[in-house]
Amino acid sequence: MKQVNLFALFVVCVLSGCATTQQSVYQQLGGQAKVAQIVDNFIYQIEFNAEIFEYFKDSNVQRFREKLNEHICVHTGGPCQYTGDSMEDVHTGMHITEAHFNLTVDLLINAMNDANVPHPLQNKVLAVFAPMRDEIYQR
Ligand code: HEM
Repeated sequence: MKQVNLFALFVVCVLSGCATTQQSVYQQLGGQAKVAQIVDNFIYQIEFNAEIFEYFKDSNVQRFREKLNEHICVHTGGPCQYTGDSMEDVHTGMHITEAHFNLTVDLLINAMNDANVPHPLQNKVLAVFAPMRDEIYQR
């Protein structure tokens, strides 16, 4: 009887999605293809936002694409290595305002919406990057 109950519990757990809660955010996103899609959409959003594009106008977009892919992969638990510069080093001297930081987050949300990332999963991605704000703005 005890064995049957345990089996029933296992089945309910699997059906309710408990197995997926063990996955990294990277895996839940669907791996590198989805991260690459989000990054491409994000770059597109930046290109069409005059206020944020101002920061990027002299940047090497290929490098930004590559390093941001690595960065998102690593911080969401993916099997990558980040080979770019630290967040402090990259953003110090840009004097990014809180308003522009928040606007950039909005562009990332647009990028995830365009990539059909479900909202609960978007929140998990945002939770990964929110603690980095002190390394990025007002520097
Ligand atoms: C949590 C938020 C952010 C993350 C995770 C992030 C991450 C990154 C990464 C990984 C790079 C590439 C580093 C490298 O080339 O070695 C980068 C570059 C850059 N970021 Fe951010 N960033 C964030 C927010 C912002 C904001 C709010 C702005 C401006 C409004 C900004 C402006 C830039 C610019 C202009 C570059 C290119 C620098 C260059 O050309 O050398 N970033 N960022």
